Amino acid sequence: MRIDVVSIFPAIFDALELSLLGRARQSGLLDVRIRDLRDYTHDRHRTVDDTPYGGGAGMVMKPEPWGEALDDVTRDAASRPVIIFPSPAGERFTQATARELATAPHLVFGCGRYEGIDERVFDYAAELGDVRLISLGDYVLNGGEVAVMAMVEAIGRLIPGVVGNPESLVEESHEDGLLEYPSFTKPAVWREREVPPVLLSGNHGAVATWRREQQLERTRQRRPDLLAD
Ligand SMILES: N#Cc1c(-c2ccc3ccn(Cc4ccccn4)c3c2)n[nH]c1N
Repeated sequence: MRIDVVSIFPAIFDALELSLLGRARQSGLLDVRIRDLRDYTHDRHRTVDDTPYGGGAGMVMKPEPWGEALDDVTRDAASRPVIIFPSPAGERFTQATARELATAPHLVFGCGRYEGIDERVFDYAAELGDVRLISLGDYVLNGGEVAVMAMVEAIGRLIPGVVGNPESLVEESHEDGLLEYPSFTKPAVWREREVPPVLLSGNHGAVATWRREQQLERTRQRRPDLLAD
């Protein structure tokens, strides 16, 4: 998979050189390219924002640099990319979204800042790829970069070969629509707190039943909305 990211804070994505995703990049499983939106400006101050038409507080990101940046990252695309703009006004990012996007050969992420990007950019981007406005959750961030970091990690770890043991992806929260069961490791007693005896019993059937019960109880308590359907 190829991933292009356009941002005015490219250094934020240095973290993608580390850990799992860093190894996936080195092995060629992921081709991640980060671009500075200011490289697509032509004035002395490398301006990317301006005042909003119609008035209002804050600034809006100018369309011209975005048009040139999107042209550049899609110019040599081997296939029609999915172009994702994080947005508080977007569809909710879920594990199902991550699974869907993990099958795309090419993702482009456009990180907005200020009060957002000129709306005409999304319309133009639709000429270059399949546009998706996606929200990380119902709270307001200062820009799209943190959301892209989360999305790239959630998507990247689902790509075959990125995570060492693919079985570890199966029993995770949200994979089966429920929250994950509690985990324990040695020592068997820690600060007078014991590991649930069933986990030490060697009875795999009883362990599986206990874990499923824990998943259901946790989901009922913490995320009843996941059981609503
Ligand atoms: N994904 C996601 C997001 C964002 C997000 C994403 C992109 C931008 C670009 C600018 N801002 C600041 C801003 C503040 C106020 C109104 C509009 N925009 C962003 C915020 N906030 N919360 C999420 N779950």
